Amino acid sequence: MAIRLEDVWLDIDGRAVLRGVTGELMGLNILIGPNGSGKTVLLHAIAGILKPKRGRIDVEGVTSIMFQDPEVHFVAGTVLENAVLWGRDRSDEREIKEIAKELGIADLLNRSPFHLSWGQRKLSALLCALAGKPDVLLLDELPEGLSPRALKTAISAATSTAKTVVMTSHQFLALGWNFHFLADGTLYSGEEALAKAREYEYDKCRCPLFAVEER
Ligand SMILES: Nc1ncnc2c1ncn2[C@@H]1O[C@H](COP(=O)(O)OP(=O)(O)OP(=O)(O)O)[C@@H](O)[C@H]1O
Repeated sequence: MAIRLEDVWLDIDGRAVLRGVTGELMGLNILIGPNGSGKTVLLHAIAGILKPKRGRIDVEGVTSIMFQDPEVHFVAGTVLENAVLWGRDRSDEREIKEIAKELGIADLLNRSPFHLSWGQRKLSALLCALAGKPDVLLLDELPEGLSPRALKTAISAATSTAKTVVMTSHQFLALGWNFHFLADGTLYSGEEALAKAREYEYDKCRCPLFAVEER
């Protein structure tokens, strides 16, 4: 399962945010880039929420997105009721309860998502995204506000469900993930992405990816 991006151009309010984004995303992917560079816009384009004015996006398989703001996932009622809505015909209540257990939030299922802490809301939003049993999972700033243990559990649940994961983050620069950098409307991957990350001082953050340089 993969995402193919071919010369993708996308304007927001007349401003060119994506300017010829080209690349392939497979397996586990981290998408990094300065504030306002268009990471969320790119995820929304991959999810089909925003339409590029030019170029082509091909996504293989069922796609789910976890929005940066968890509240976008919730309408009313309980966490379970919201997750069932997102699961549609792809998962039933029993399966959703299993995923909640895996995420460590089984005890939140009968509560209102609007009465939860920020981290609990994020995990509940992830539950909604996972309820769709996606092949391709787009995670907008999953790590933000999660404790290390909750993040580990969340990533384990995400990667055991979806074959392709794309996660935006400013902090989570783990080894073993494909690394992509978005700046000036352009997507950089691999070594080029690492060079860009250094240019934008991501090597100043304490993260495994740059650990060798810190020693
Ligand atoms: N609904 C909107 N209306 C107008 N402009 C928008 C809207 N959403 C995003 N933009 C603009 O599009 C550009 C890209 O925004 P985006 O949210 O994709 O950035 P980002 O890389 O995800 O940033 P951050 O790291 O701060 O979350 C920004 O200049 C932003 O102001």
